[in-house]
Order: sequence, then structure tokens, then C-alpha cells
Amino acid sequence: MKIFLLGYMGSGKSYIGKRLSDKLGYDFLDMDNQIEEKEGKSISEIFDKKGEVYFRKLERRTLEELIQREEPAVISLGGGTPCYGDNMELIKNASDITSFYLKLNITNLTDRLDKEKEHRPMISHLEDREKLEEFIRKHLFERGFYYNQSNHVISCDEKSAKEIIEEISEKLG
Ligand SMILES: Nc1ncnc2c1ncn2[C@@H]1O[C@H](COP(=O)(O)OP(=O)(O)O)[C@@H](O)[C@H]1O
Ligand SMILES: O=C(O)C1=C[C@@H](OP(=O)(O)O)[C@@H](O)[C@H](O)C1
Ligand SMILES: [Mg+2]
Repeated sequence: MKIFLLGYMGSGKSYIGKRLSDKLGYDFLDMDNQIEEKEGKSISEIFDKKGEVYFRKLERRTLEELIQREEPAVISLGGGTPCYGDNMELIKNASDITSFYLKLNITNLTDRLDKEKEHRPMISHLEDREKLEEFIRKHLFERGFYYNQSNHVISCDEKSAKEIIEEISEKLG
């Protein structure tokens, strides 16, 4: 059994994923950490030095490896992972994966990301909150199509990590 966490940047995939794995006693794997370890570079350095297309190819290869793993694990994807090529089809077709979309509204995503843009190259260039919000609105409209194909949608607005983890655990039965 593998649990995949999907959602926009800042939705809490990495934060919730680690804590959920502790609760379940599963391994925790984070797409971005896997990529950083492989390359020996930070995500920002990879974008800077090699470009986004190189990153998306690495992300695809790493997704294939994570899907092939047989041991139980909680796996936090990057915000863009399900949204390129047929990545979401791969996730949906794997019989041992249950996927959760951690859904937040645009205001809450903007609040969070305004404070932590620096290590996120997709948004680090946006100068002010207004530009960030406008970017998120458009981007989320495009990406929601993929996120909504998850097995479960968890509304995370105004919920603590504990509440979100309880909700996920209930769905897992
Ligand atoms: N339920 C929550 N309530 C408040 N803050 C949260 C919650 N979940 C995550 N965060 C915070 O939101 C920020 C983004 O979380 P992160 O796990 O890095 O997102 P992602 O991996 O989806 O980009 C972090 O500062 C994290 O501590
Ligand atoms: O949404 C995206 O395209 C990205 C999200 C990031 O992960 P988080 O969602 O964990 O920030 C990281 O994979 C990279 O910066 C690209
Ligand atoms: Mg993350």
C-alpha cells in the first residue's frame, strides 16, 4: 500500500506526509528530496542550471521508480508532478496506490507561499502578493484538472495537521 499526496505548492504535502508516515509507521519519501539527492543539487539550482524541462524529465523518472517500490510508504509529490505528460495516468493505474489531493483555497495558498517563495523556482520571481495570487489563480485552474483525479479530495482550509491526518486515516479505513 502506498499513499500519494498531491496538491499545489504550499498545500502541505511534505509537512503532512512526514507526520502521516510517522503515525502509520510507513517510510516517508518526498519527490523533491529524492530529486535533490540524485542530482546533488537543490531544486532551485536544478531549475537555474539545467532548466525546467530537465527537471520535469527527472521528476518523471523518479515517479516511475516510486511507483515501482513495493514497500508501504507515504509519498509526497511535487506540486507539478501529476500535471505533466501522462504522469497522472501512471498514478491512477497503479493498483497499490491511494491518492489524496490536499486542497486549499487561493487566499490560503497565497498567504503561505508569500512567506516561502524563495526555494520554489516556479514562483520566486513574482514581486508582490498581488502577482503571486494572480499566478496561483491561473495555475491552479490548469492544474486542478489533474489533482481532482485523485482517489480522495481533502479540504485543508483552516484545518490543523492533526485534523487532516485524522481525515486521511479515516478514509484509509
Ligand atoms: N495544516 C497546516 N496548517 C498550517 N500550516 C501548515 C499546514 N500544513 C502545512 N503547513 C505549512 O505550510 C507550508 C508549506 O507546506 P509544505 O509541506 O512545504 O507544502 P508542499 O510540500 O505541499 O509544497 C509549511 O510552512 C508548512 O509548515
Ligand atoms: O509546482 C511545481 O511545479 C513545483 C513544486 C515544488 O514542490 P512543492 O509542491 O513541494 O513545493 C517542486 O517540485 C518544484 O519547485 C516545482
Ligand atoms: Mg513539498
